[in-house]
Amino acid sequence: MPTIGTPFSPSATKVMLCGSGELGKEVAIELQRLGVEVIACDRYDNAPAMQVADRSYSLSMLDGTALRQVIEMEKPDYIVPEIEAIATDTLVALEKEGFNIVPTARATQLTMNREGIRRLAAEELKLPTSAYEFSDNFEDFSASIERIGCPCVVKPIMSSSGKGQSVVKSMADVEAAWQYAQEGGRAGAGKVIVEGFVDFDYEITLLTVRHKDGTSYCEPIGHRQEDGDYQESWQPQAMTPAALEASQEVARKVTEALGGWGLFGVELFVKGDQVYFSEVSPRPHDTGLVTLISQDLSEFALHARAILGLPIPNIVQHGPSASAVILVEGESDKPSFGNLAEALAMPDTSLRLFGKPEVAGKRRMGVALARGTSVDGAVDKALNVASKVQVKL
Ligand SMILES: Nc1ncnc2c1ncn2[C@@H]1O[C@H](COP(=O)(O)OP(=O)(O)OP(=O)(O)O)[C@@H](O)[C@H]1O
Ligand SMILES: NCC(=O)N[C@@H]1O[C@H](COP(=O)([O-])[O-])[C@@H](O)[C@H]1O
Ligand SMILES: [Mg+2]
Repeated sequence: MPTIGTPFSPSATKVMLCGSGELGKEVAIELQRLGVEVIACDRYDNAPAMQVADRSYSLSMLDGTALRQVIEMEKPDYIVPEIEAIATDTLVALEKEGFNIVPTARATQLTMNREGIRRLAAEELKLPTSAYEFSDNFEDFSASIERIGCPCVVKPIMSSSGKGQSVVKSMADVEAAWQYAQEGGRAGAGKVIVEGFVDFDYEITLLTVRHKDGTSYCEPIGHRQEDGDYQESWQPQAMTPAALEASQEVARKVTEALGGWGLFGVELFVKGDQVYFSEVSPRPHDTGLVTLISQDLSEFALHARAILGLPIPNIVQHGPSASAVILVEGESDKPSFGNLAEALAMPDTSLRLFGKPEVAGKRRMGVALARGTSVDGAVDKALNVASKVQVKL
């Protein structure tokens, strides 16, 4: 049976977060509610999770030597990756040495790289996906696009939140798409994936938790993306029973193959009753921020419980809910957020301001949350909250 010790004592249960953004901040809070000592790491000082953690370190998560150094020094009971781009070879080695990587080092390695997870899903598990090809030079890239056909979607194999991603509508877009993908990857220039465009009816994130007693699913989350980055999400997304069943089946297979305990965000495209696997995060998902208002146990609480080996007998849904992101554009190292009383005047609304220390370009700085009597009503309400927040750079 798992036990949890006393923070700052020899019995402490220590969790180290690799990546300390808005998602990690909520995970840190949930872990601390259970008496866990939390150590936050990210590439910059004062990252959101660092603001609530017990200790923090600033280092590049891609620097395997530096990462190993802090892990060996802190000896955390659990290492919890919060972003994709991590020195996952180091995590694999540390796991072999006895460290506990959440959910597994292999899961972080396969999902950090679009090639790893796509080949696993499509070629090994035989799950339906879009057509795809990989290329690492412009010539092969153009040939891939010729074969797959337009429209198609181009992404660096290592990126997230739509960075470096573009839709190629005709051969005239090929050069710009290549350039953009080379500049946008989280780990620098390199290989890209060309995906056939899936003309889906809607897309969902199926939050799937692998825990000590089995696998549980949250109600499906629908979302709207712009330039590969989510704008609003809502729960539940209406689905046919057949599409929901197929989605759970895909989610079960892919999470089983990745293994370990924790919460996963399985991204699926749905057309009629047909479900296509897109990608999966072996960690809480940004579109799942809606669960901060829609569920008794948010995706962050579920992750914490699963990691610690605690049971998840049920997940209570509070009814139609939505989230709308607060995206800020400009340059500032001291943004402030005003008109908050107005923003939160409506019942059943809530807000998270992430406290990110800087904006340079476009950055998600907060999220508005709402519950309503219908999903459409909840989305409208969340958008209303977000639009009322006045950002001063
Ligand atoms: N093959 C495709 N066909 C149609 N739309 C696509 C395709 N691939 C991606 N998209 C659209 O772009 C969005 C972002 O794509 P994807 O999830 O692969 O990028 P990402 O950078 O990993 O984003 P995130 O980190 O936010 O999950 C998808 O949610 C979907 O709306
Ligand atoms: N789609 C993945 C995602 O939403 N990840 C979340 O964004 C943070 C990075 O934000 P930043 O780019 O503003 O530093 C990550 O740390 C994580 O919390
Ligand atoms: Mg995605």
